[in-house]
Amino acid sequence: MTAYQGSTPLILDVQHLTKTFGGLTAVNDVTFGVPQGGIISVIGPNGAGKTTFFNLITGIYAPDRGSVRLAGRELIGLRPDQVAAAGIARTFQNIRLFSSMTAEENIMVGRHSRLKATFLDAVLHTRGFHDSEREARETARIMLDFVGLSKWRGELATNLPYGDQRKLEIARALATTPKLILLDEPAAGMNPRETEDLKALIRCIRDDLGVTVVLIEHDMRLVMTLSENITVLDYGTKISEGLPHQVRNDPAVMEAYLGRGAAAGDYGKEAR
Ligand SMILES: Nc1ncnc2c1ncn2[C@@H]1O[C@H](COP(=O)(O)OP(=O)(O)OP(=O)(O)O)[C@@H](O)[C@H]1O
Repeated sequence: MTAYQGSTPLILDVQHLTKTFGGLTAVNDVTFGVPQGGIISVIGPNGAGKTTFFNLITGIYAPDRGSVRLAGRELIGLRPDQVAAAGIARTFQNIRLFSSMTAEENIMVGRHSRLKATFLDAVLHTRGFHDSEREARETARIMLDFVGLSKWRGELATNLPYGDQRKLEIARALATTPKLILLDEPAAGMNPRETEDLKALIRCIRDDLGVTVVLIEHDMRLVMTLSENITVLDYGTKISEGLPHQVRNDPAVMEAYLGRGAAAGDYGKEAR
């Protein structure tokens, strides 16, 4: 059964998620709900456990304890490809494109992961293979258009400007037709103009494609102006959760950031 937050069903329902590495508890008993159609941020100082949290949701790590349900379906125990097939796509903190492939081919790889043609179809060049090839190319065209990268279609991914490479990763993730997309620091390394573009794109992902968005982000200006709800992790534990203005004014959040050198600077400058 799908859980509810207020009157909106939760598309993602995480309960008591815990992961330890040796003596370190990277994620500590975190409960977290994402309403269908929301734009939600997970923030926290460096090393707070944010990426580990995404890795647990997407099946890269197995938790010590806890559950992760997508639209009511338990995901713990599934492999990353099975989690993707269930409807969760993600991007990574460090860009992971195939640099020797074109922008279009990078998206086609994402799409092929959802299509039915088998390895044998590909080797034998069967009708199924040609159909899926055509479908993947068409999806790539639509996705490139959606993220505003049509002009880079035949260009090697490595030749795209940095901000556009990040957008291409998002397009590739969207080509799997997810219910939910997890973006790990999508604005990292972007200039202010690129970040504004990204903000508009994230809104379109939710409004036009109906895909729920969860992002990890250090750019507080982006987080505070884009998110409908924010969860704050510190040393693996959820220390705050709420609307942007509630989180911004939460003494526990300020203390967590002020206790951590560089990240405190980020928060102090941008969050107010
Ligand atoms: N595979 C691993 N083995 C051991 N320790 C790990 C592993 N992955 C993460 N950790 C540790 O878990 C803690 C949380 O790391 P994580 O990368 O999840 O934090 P983060 O909030 O994403 O940080 P940042 O904002 O710097 O990316 C850190 O102390 C990190 O060193």
